[in-house]
Amino acid sequence: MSSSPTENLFTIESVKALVKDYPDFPKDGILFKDIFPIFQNHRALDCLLNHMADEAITFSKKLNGSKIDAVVGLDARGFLFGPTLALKLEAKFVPIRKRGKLPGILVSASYEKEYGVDIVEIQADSINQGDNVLIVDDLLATGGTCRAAEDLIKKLGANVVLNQFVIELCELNGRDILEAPIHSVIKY
Ligand SMILES: O=P(O)(O)OC[C@H]1O[C@H](OP(=O)(O)OP(=O)(O)O)[C@H](O)[C@@H]1O
Ligand SMILES: Nc1ncnc2[nH]cnc12
Repeated sequence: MSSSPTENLFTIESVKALVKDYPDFPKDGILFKDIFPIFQNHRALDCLLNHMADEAITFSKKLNGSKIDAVVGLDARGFLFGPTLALKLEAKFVPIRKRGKLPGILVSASYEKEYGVDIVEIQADSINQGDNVLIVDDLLATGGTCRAAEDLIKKLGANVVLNQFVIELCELNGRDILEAPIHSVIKY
C-alpha cells in the first residue's frame, strides 16, 4: 500500500545529506555540489519543493496585498524548481537562458561566474512592467548569474522581490552583489 504524503519523514537536514560533493569538477579547485541525488528520492524532493513553496508563499503574503506575478528560473538547474513554485504561487513561469537558446526579441546581459564568463537572455515580452518576480536557481556561488538575471528583469521594468536558492556557498559572498532579498535552503 502506498503511504500518504503526511508520512514523509524527510527534513531539510536529511535532504542536505543527499547533496554529493565532487572535488575538482568541472575544473581544479571547484568543489561541485551535485543536487541530483535529491531527485532520486521522491520523498526528499517532495520535502524540498514543499519547503521552498512554503517559504515563497509566506514571503508573498508580506507584499502588501500584491502578489508574485512571475517565477523566473535560471538555465539550467533553476528549471527543475521554477515551474513547481510557479504553480504553487499561481504565477507564470519564465526562463532566463544562456545565449542562443531563446527565439524572438531578447534582452541580454553578460556576467562572470565561479568557472567562466557567459551571456544570459530573456524574451522581452515574457515579463510585464511592474511585475513582481521571484528568481529561483539551484545554487548561489559568486552571484554573477543571479545578478545578471536581476539586471535583465530590471531592464524590463519589473521588480525582483525575492531570490530563492536551494544551496548557498556562503564563503563566495554572492549575496553581497544581489539587490533583492535572498532565501537559501541549504548553506555551506
Ligand atoms: O553564483 P554563480 O557564480 O553565478 O554560479 C551559480 C550558477 O552556476 C551554476 O550554473 P551553470 O552556469 O554551471 O549552469 P547549469 O545550471 O547549466 O549547469 C548554477 O546552477 C548557477 O546557475
Ligand atoms: N560549486 C558548485 N557546485 C555546483 N554548481 C555550481 N555552480 C557554481 N558553482 C557550483
